[in-house]
Amino acid sequence: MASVEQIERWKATKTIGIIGLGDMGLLYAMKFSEAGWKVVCCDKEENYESLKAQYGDSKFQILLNGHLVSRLSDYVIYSVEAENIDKIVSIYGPSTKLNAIVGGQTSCKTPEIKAFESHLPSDIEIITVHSLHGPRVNSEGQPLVIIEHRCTKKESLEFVEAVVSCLKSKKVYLSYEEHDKITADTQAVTHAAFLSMGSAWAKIKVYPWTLGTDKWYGSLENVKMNISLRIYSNKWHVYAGLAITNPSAHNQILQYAASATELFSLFLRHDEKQLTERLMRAKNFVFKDHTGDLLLDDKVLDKYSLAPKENIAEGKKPVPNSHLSLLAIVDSWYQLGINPYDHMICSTPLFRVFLGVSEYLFLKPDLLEQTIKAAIHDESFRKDDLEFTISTREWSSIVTFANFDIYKRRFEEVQDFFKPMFPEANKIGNEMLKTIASHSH
Ligand SMILES: NC(=O)C1=CN([C@@H]2O[C@H](COP(=O)(O)OP(=O)(O)OC[C@H]3O[C@@H](n4cnc5c(N)ncnc54)[C@H](OP(=O)(O)O)[C@@H]3O)[C@@H](O)[C@H]2O)C=CC1
Ligand SMILES: O=C(O)C(=O)Cc1ccc(O)cc1
Repeated sequence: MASVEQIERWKATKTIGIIGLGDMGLLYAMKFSEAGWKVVCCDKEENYESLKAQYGDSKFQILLNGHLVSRLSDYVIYSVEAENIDKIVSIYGPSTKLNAIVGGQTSCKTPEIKAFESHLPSDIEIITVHSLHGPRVNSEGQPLVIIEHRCTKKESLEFVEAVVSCLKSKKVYLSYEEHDKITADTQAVTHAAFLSMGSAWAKIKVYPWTLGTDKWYGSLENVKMNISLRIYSNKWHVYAGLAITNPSAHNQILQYAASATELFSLFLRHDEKQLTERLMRAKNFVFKDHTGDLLLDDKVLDKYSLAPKENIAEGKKPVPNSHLSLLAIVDSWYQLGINPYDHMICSTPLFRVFLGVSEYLFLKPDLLEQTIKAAIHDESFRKDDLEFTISTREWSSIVTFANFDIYKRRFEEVQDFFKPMFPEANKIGNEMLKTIASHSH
């Protein structure tokens, strides 16, 4: 670790560059400049005037383009769409200052590292990062992956660590291959599940929070709705990029769709015995070492409902849900031999919530048994489960065929459907995530 004096010398002499002043680039620019670093940034040239007008009074400086940022900066961070990383690095990479360090914020590191290796001069060190949280989450205590890929000087890593220390995140050191394998297991499949819930509701044109106390009511349902709407209120390219550009993610998403389909066909066949045996095998594999408290306490989640107040009836029990989306994730972890707890050090808030609700469903006494009974004998959720199953397969095909255009179209159709609810959902979702974080162990 660098000494305080050394860090002060760096702050007086070094420049940090950020290419791509979107949500994450802006977060870093603000944090680093507030911490006393000299920060220069750019977005696309056509955004220069408006950004200058908007951030003229900030502590960071806006420059015209990535050439100017690269020429000046001792550490450059590319914070751009994953789909375009190769093209953008090919344009600005050759302008990188002699002996500088370069990294990126894209969510999948294989294409980013390939772009750096292809287009950066050989004197450039490569140390890349990934903050495992969205731009509106407090970075303190969240995992920050640091990948020291091409690094000849000990000082380079110390310098990057000094720069990012103001985020107060938990540093996790990985290779880029390890990073991509873990984020495929965690992020990509979590998003596939919540994207599928949202697109199923949009297909059948139902705002689930409006159905009163009969269906989609209670703590687990609040989590499903809040997280699904949170994802759809974000930018499509973040989710498209991290799933499509990560080859390991394709298989995980495919397995999730296969698990949903196979479990759903057991529901249709009313095969309680096979369904129970299959889920018990999955439960024993995923939760066998579980001891102590659950990650989530459902009581604290009850109040995070999107339903209008008059629809909320204290103590009233809704029809039990078959929770296909949660059964399918535990089944797919089992089928793929993934222990989700191994990935906790490198997890996003949404993954921890997804694991929390799945764990709750499988470990809360009697809940799994009640859910299996509902899945086999109660038809109330058949139509929803059918649409959900179709949606998992649609998302899986789009990702497998690496089709960014169709991804965008599908995502934005659902986004339009839920748009009126985003302000409310984000407010409630933020509060819910804060509560979950403070109750998590
Ligand atoms: N949002 C999140 O929750 C997280 C995102 N990430 C990753 O971080 C990266 C950035 O994401 P995020 O900030 O959310 O996305 P944004 O779309 O908000 O930011 C990307 C920015 O890069 C700009 N850009 C595109 N091309 C260029 C160029 N040639 N020169 C300069 N700027 C350019 C874009 O402009 P324009 O919009 O005009 O195209 C946009 O403003 C992505 O790779 C994402 O996967 C990582 C962690 C969390
Ligand atoms: O928590 C999540 O999974 C999010 O949706 C936010 C997010 C999106 C992309 C990343 O690379 C990291 C975090």
